[in-house]
Amino acid sequence: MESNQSKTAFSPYIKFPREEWRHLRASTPLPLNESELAALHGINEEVSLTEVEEIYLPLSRLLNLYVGATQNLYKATNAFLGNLGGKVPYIIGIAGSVAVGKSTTARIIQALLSRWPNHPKVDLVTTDGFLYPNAELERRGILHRKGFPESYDTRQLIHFLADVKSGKPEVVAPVYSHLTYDIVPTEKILVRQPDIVILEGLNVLQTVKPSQSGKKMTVFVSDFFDFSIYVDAPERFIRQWYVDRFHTLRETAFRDKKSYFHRFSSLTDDEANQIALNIWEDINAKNLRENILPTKQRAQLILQKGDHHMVERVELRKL
Ligand SMILES: Nc1ncnc2c1ncn2[C@@H]1O[C@H](COP(=O)(O)OP(=O)(O)OP(=O)(O)O)[C@@H](O)[C@H]1O
Ligand SMILES: CC(C)(CO)[C@@H](O)C(=O)NCCC(=O)O
Repeated sequence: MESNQSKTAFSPYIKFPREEWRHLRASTPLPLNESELAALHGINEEVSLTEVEEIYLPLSRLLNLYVGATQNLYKATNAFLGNLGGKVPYIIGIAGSVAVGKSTTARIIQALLSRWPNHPKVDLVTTDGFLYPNAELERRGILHRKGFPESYDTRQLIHFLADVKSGKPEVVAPVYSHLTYDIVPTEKILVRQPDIVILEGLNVLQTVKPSQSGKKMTVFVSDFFDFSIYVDAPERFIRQWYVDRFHTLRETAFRDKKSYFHRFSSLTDDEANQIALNIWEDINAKNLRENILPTKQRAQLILQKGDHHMVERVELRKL
């Protein structure tokens, strides 16, 4: 009785098992060939063409309809006001744990959305760039808390989004390097009135004020989103993906003398395994449980992954 009741309990989401979701692609043509897809591959695993066809194409069709509807709404407002305001990008937020596949998801969606004629220019920004530089994190004694809410300059992120949403011709975003493990002061991303901006990061659906100033935050990052996605998977899979990626990086990027983790390139497999598991447990899993997972229900769409990054279920918020 108990379990039946919880199954029928109210949920703000419509839940689509993979089998149902894949039919929602309707007649959307497959716009990527194998070589274009190769450019999207993550660091150590391959995104399958089936996954793109069955999961990400229906998603791009849905997003295309939503973006089109919003563009029409702007046209209606402009017609009413009798003037043509500046171009205002549609903003999509993508949230989820470290190593769950946010940036891979973001890059697939970017590639698919940029093939639609009414929104060809799609920019991708990651909130990594809004982390405080290592020197500042050290000054605050929180270098071991990278990725936690207090490690981001949320005020700067909100200013960035406000500028993008106000239609400024050029807005600058800072850049983070996973190689040097720090902000790169000499690099910038320029956002020049694209049709869509995808903002990807652990913290994009968070609402808690990270500073110690005691002042309540009244504007949240997600206030600027037109749509939001949470990428989820059971923690045991995400941990494995984190460890797998750590091993791959050890054989590739960590070999570079400029890499912050260069010292890890000479470890044995077992030692590397242990270090990756320790970092996962002490930092990333804690952050997932305390600060990221609690934001899941704020997303408009949830991609629920299983083993091998296969999306098993898609949940869409009823409007
Ligand atoms: N759809 C997918 N199919 C196969 N492998 C994937 C997929 N998405 C991600 N991966 C792999 O999972 C790992 C993590 O992916 P990714 O770097 O995109 O995660 P992330 O959430 O952006 O991580 P971080 O927050 O640390 O930047 C990578 O090794 C990537 O190759
Ligand atoms: C930069 C973040 C916070 C998010 O991408 C993450 O990749 C990170 O560096 N976390 C800190 C612990 C670690 O090195 O995995």
